[in-house]
Amino acid sequence: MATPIIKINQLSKVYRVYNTPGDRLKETLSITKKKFSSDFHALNNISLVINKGETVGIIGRNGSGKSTLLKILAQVSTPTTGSVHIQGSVSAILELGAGFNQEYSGLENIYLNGTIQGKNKEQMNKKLNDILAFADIGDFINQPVKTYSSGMFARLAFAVAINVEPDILIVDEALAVGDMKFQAKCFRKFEEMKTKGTTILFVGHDVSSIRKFCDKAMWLHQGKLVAFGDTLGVTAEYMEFMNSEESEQPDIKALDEEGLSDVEPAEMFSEIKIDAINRWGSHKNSIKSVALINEKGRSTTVFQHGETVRIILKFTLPENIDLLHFSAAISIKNTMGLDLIVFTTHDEKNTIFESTSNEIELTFEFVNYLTEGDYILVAALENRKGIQPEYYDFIEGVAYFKSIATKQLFGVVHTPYRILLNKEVNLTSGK
Ligand SMILES: Nc1ncnc2c1ncn2[C@@H]1O[C@H](COP(=O)(O)OP(=O)(O)OP(=O)(O)O)[C@@H](O)[C@H]1O
Repeated sequence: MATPIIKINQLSKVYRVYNTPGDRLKETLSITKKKFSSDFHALNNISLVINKGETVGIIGRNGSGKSTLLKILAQVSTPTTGSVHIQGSVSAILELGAGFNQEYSGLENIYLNGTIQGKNKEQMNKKLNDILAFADIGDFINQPVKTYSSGMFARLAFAVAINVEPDILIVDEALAVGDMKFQAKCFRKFEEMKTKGTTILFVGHDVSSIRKFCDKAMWLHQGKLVAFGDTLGVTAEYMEFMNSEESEQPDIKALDEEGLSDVEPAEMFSEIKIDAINRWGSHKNSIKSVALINEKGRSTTVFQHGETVRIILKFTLPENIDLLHFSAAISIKNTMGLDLIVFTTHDEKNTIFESTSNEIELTFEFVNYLTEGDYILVAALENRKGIQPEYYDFIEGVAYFKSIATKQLFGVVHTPYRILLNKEVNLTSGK
């Protein structure tokens, strides 16, 4: 059974913002209590529950409120309204250098931080070797921390934070400054702590690390909670938002019982963009629009591996053409321009065009077996009479999409398959 360890209820953090430093003074001195400031909501009515042992990745653009939330959870900042209930000890790595005395040596700071975490000298003595081994900063440990690089700071802060064995570990930006090797070491440690039941919250700067390590993801935008729940779903929505040109405002809906927001499709059909890589043909502009729809019926540009994809193509039948050999086609290319998959009405011996009106809407439905990556959609109206198609309208880059997967898949496509053991091998040793 899930045990709540962090309960956040209608949490808001409001900063008073002044245009000039003088305004602050004017407001303080005003007899009529005139306001010279405006309120800025860094966090706006956030409610959620994090269970014991969960690993939660926090995503959002710069300034979306991630650090503000973590500061409140680490109790170095207070809510303006709402409440936070935490059942357990918290160890946090917030801004680099926070909680460190610049004049003290690294070693002295280890003990200082231990005291802040409620550990006495004896307890810290026992952990010292592990801390020094993890930080791996050699003789610098005896130097004042003001001489440290940001990477060294991160190593020491992380080494202390994980070795005081907190119930909840909060990591803001420390991971972003470390090198690849250090990050890998930290994530290995995360796994170890996770196995022991530690609850971990970290700001993720790349979605793939969140997918790899987190059970849940939290997406903040302009201080509001856009989505909280299953990592894959939330990060997919976030990537889609970040990749979309019209991404000024995500759909912020009330969260359902599972904590996932129900984002409706904004506009199903996108007009053909002028920034298509290429467009040519004898009847250019016959293709009117395209929509990419996922299994839930939502318009999207991110598909999961194994999900059913529907691509809806709207076009006007070109005039005075050879209808018998007319074909509508889509293809999917990788970013190097190689055709990976091609679907055409001609190859399906489809004669639907003989009796239809001039305005046509076709759906191409298939299962996405593409491995993780970026893909280009091509749409074409063509004459297939000769060996080579002749194009009425050909658009390379009619849309762009991503394929994502829950596990690492190799190759370009990963189709369902079976492995059969034809001859049983006896692996036990004989007498
Ligand atoms: N003391 C403060 N006074 C006024 N505004 C503040 C203060 N601290 C933070 N803010 C504002 O609150 C908003 C949220 O800031 P926060 O640092 O939480 O964002 P973030 O998501 O962590 O951003 P980043 O990814 O850049 O670290 C920002 O617009 C920031 O300018």
